[in-house]
Amino acid sequence: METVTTISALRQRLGPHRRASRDIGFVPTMGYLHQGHMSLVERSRAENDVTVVSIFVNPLQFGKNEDLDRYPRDLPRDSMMLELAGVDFLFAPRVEDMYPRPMETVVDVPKLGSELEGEARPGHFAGVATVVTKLLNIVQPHAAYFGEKDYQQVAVIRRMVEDLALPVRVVPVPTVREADGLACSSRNVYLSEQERAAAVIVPKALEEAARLRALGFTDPAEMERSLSAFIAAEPLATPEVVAVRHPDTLMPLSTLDGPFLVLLYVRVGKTKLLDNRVIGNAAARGREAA
Ligand SMILES: Nc1ncnc2c1ncn2[C@@H]1O[C@H](COP(=O)(O)OP(=O)(O)OP(=O)(O)O)[C@@H](O)[C@H]1O
Ligand SMILES: CC(C)(CO)[C@@H](O)C(=O)[O-]
Ligand code: BAL
Repeated sequence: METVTTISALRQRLGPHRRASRDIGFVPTMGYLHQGHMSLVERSRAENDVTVVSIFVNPLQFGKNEDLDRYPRDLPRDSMMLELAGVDFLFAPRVEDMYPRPMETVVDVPKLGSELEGEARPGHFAGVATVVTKLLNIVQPHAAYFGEKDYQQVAVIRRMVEDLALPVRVVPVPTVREADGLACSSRNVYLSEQERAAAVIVPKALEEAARLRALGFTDPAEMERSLSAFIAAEPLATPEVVAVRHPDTLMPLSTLDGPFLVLLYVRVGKTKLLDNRVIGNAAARGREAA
């Protein structure tokens, strides 16, 4: 594996692969890697000749009072994991490599990006869309891999790629979970032992949604109220977003008689955890990874 830190060096190193018509797969990350990230890497390696992984904690997508400064980082460990996994290139730019001047240009998907997690984190999805556009322009991959744990992020990126006719295939990858069901996430490291035990309320609430639907719940507002109460019964957990939406458009639904998305953004202590599940759709249920 070769580690590259500048845009020009990466372009130069990828040139021969592009000229040889090799398929390039790209996995953008913010590092502090876990099994979720590694499943994106495995998928990219299975589908492409060359895999590029980026590690960049993007300041544009963090609000003023968020955790940019304390976001977990461990480049030597990440680098070893990627090397062992057979990754070809690690792109690990510094902030000044990515943004030599303050960015004037913004890519925004304002409607999709301003609700749900976007309402709780104003400006977040514009920061994501802007950096992902820039990374896609730098790497110019055939396919880019994103985790379904960040469901709204996938929706925003798909829409952006469609609207701007970006020449890349967006591949969503199922959520990888810990043994007790908690979705793997770099921010899980913030949780104290007590909070880690409490965090299981998040995947349990997704199970509860499936149970309530099987019991005959079809009113979205009633489902949201019940799930909020279910989560709030855990003293260390505060539900920030509990939303039942259309799985493709993310629009509110009038009834739950077809497939629906349950999207959760839950604070446990000071840590915000994201999770989701599509219910009522055999194909989507089958997509959940172990
Ligand atoms: N559990 C998971 N399963 C599959 N993909 C995941 C998982 N967690 C993260 N990803 C994906 O990995 C990519 C990089 O994500 P990122 O580096 O932000 O990790 P993260 O664990 O989501 O971090 P955070 O705790 O900051 O949300 C994203 O496409 C994200 O959706
Ligand atoms: C896609 C991404 C790498 C952009 O910074 C980030 O939002 C993430 O890690 O999900
Ligand atoms: N996993 C999405 C990146 C973020 O929370 O900023």
